[in-house]
Amino acid sequence: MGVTETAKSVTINHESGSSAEIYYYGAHVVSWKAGGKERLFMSGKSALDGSKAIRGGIPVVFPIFGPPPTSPPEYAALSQHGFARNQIWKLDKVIMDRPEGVSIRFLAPPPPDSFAHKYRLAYVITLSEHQLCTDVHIINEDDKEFIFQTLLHTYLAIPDYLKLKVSGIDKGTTYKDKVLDGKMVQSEGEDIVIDRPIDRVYHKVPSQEIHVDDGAGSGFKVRFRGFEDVTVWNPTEEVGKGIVDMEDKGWEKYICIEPGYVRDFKSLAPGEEFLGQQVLTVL
Ligand SMILES: O=P(O)(O)OC[C@H]1O[C@H](O)[C@H](O)[C@@H](O)[C@@H]1O
Repeated sequence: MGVTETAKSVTINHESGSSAEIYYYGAHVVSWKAGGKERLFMSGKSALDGSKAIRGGIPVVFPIFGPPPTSPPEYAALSQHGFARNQIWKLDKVIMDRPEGVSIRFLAPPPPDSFAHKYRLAYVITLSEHQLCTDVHIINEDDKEFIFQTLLHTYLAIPDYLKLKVSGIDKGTTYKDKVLDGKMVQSEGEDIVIDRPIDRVYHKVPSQEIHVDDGAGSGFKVRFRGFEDVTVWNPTEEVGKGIVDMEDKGWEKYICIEPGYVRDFKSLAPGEEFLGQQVLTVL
């Protein structure tokens, strides 16, 4: 059990032997070990010195997802996936350190000067034997409406992408297929397999639960609430070899399941709070 801080990260340990390491840079979960195994993929070519967003683990995406929109201007000026993953967060509190779980809260610094909005962005990470729970809390502290998108860009480690099966997307769920230039498609409720680049944003997934079967007798359950949408991404070699910080054949070792609120902008009235929760369970 316990919480250990170093200059670059905080590590939480549960009595079962599970652990998680979170960098101050991006409040980025770079490692989650459960059942004696690493459960998150990290690219061996990722920058880890704060010069560039980390490739792997769980990037926190906020206040936009994907390329910037054309307006409003302060959003149009942002870079892909927003600035939260490039900010230095601070450890605010150890919430609990008990057999039921070890839980800590990170707080984001204020936004860049060019993004003049007042909000409080907190991130609560809770570890137990087989579970990692990550909660994004956003409070609008301004006296006017605040809009944002947010998502947890989780890179789940898998042994072989060719054996992977992803299920839980209900039939009839609409998704934006980014591989097909953003075409809107209706899901047939079929399993997703990685036989070509997959980059889909499923809108308002009713089940709020995705099942990842790694084809080797194990896998993950990904549950979410507050977050309503989920992106499923694996670039395969076709797209992956063009990603500069992706290790060679890295795409064979992960699937990104990314719960978020991204189909449009979430709007908060002054004082209103948003909670987006992701619960990862090892199967
Ligand atoms: O390279 P990044 O900015 O980390 O983005 C990586 C990926 O994120 C999401 O999954 C998007 O749907 C993809 O289109 C994008 O390529």
